[in-house]
Amino acid sequence: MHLIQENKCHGGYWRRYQHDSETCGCLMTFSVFVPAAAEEGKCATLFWLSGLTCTDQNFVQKADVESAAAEYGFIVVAPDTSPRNVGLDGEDLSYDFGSGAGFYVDATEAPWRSNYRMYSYVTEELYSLVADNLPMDPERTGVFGHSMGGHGALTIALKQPEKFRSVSAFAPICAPMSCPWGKKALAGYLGTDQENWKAYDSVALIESGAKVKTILVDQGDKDEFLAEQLNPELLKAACAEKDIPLTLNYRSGYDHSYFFIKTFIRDHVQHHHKMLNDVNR
Ligand SMILES: N[C@@H](CCC(=O)N[C@@H](CSC=O)C(=O)NCC(=O)O)C(=O)O
Repeated sequence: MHLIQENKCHGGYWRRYQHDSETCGCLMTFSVFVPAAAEEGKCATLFWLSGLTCTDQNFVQKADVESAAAEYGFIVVAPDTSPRNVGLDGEDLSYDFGSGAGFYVDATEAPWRSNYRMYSYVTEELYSLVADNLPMDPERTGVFGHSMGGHGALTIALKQPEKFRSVSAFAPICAPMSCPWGKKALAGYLGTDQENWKAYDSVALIESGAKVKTILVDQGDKDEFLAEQLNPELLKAACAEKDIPLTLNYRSGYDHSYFFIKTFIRDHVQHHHKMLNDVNR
């Protein structure tokens, strides 16, 4: 991996890297915050997954995660949201499919399946790259995200709870099988057989028995996408049915933006700190 930018921040560093990704078959860019605590030993690590239209930079520039990450000694990894410039017909046509909209799935449909493999990219290739090159404690790794990235965080934690031991989300797409964004993406990447969609739908995963210790979700009640796309009540019902502790905070007056995220990001870092350092976990 090749360092392309470095900025000191809150005693640590934001570093931006590029690497040739075998999984995505293209040059991928990611950012990572390395706290000063990394000079002393291995650090707990959080993977942040961003939403539609984002690169790694939306989170870096807008979320204000650094002061909490520095205080609690977290490495924070922020990948891009899709492969880029892979030359597929239609990859740049819409904001909710193709580039900037990888949905954290491994596509099975042509032509997307050759590159659009963001599930494996995040959970295997990027995870290993960070583990091999930074002082990451693999026993203390969590995942969080926003909107499409909130969906990614929930599904990744539900599918790999031993590898990603804590999870939280801001305004996640809780049930992609039941909303327009999700239906378009899952049909495009996985084909029309909805049985295959269940592997990437938090509610379906929970209904079929997937477990995590606990889930934190923050959701603005003035979120412009709440009514049509997000379905937190379906997540709440599934968690209640399967006895998964869910803290679902409706935040009065907040929308879908990074102004909402930056307001509550410290709560999420504290949640992960508590979960990853709980000796009874
Ligand atoms: N039509 C809008 C939709 C894009 C948008 O709101 N993206 C959100 C995530 S939505 C779900 O994944 C986002 O994080 N945007 C980036 C930001 O910095 O706010 C549009 O194209 O603007």
